[in-house]
Amino acid sequence: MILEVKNLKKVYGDKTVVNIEHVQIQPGETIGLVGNNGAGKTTFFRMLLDLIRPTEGEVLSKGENVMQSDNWKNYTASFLDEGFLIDYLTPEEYFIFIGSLHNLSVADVSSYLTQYNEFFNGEILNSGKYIRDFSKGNQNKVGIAAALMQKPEILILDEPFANLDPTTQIRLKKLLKEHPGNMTTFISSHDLNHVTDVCNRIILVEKGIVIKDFKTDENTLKELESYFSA
Ligand SMILES: Nc1ncnc2c1ncn2[C@@H]1O[C@H](COP(=O)(O)OP(=O)(O)OP(=O)(O)O)[C@@H](O)[C@H]1O
Repeated sequence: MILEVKNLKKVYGDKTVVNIEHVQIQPGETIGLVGNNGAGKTTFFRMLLDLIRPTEGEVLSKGENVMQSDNWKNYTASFLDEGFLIDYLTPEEYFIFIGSLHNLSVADVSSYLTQYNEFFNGEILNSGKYIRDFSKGNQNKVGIAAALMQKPEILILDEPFANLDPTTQIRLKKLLKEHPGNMTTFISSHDLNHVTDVCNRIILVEKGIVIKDFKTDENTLKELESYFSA
């Protein structure tokens, strides 16, 4: 087991926005987190990454509480929103900076980035622009590629398909499906099609509570569509 969530709660005022009793994640699982607006997906991810403090409970990464250990930061990469980027850098400068935190040389980063030519679609590299001047979709591409560059054991992406054009969405699915088998991936998405295509396990949350947690099969998309059409 690589991740374990125990009795995790986040309460704002009189509202419990996350209330997850027990979830165990095995290495290599690709988990799709689905749920309507306000279901608590982002809040859950923020607690996985020790960005906000749970009101109760704990997140254990390889058995260690993420609030009490820094080890998980060596093997966990994430992109939740543009707040993870550095606006005044060019994408190249940002990739080099993130690479330097993971002992990648400038040459390592450059050779890594050549794999992403298709995903970047000619819009990211060598533009001379700062990250702040890119569209939201292109900023997302920078953040996602920087997270993947770390070759993490755990990857956490919040709505990675949002703001991407259809071609890039398909290219991102390919990248996520091609990932090394030992990577554990968490993706939140409102796109039921993409999430069932990429993920082998779906966790459906509503008002912070896990309503369903199941392995994907050929019926999953239909089941989710019927759940959400109710
Ligand atoms: N700092 C905060 N203070 C008060 N309430 C908050 C705070 N952050 C989130 N919430 C509330 O917690 C609930 C869950 O929000 P969250 O962003 O986690 O949902 P989500 O599932 O990611 O939604 P979406 O699909 O719209 O991104 C919402 O009702 C939100 O208004």
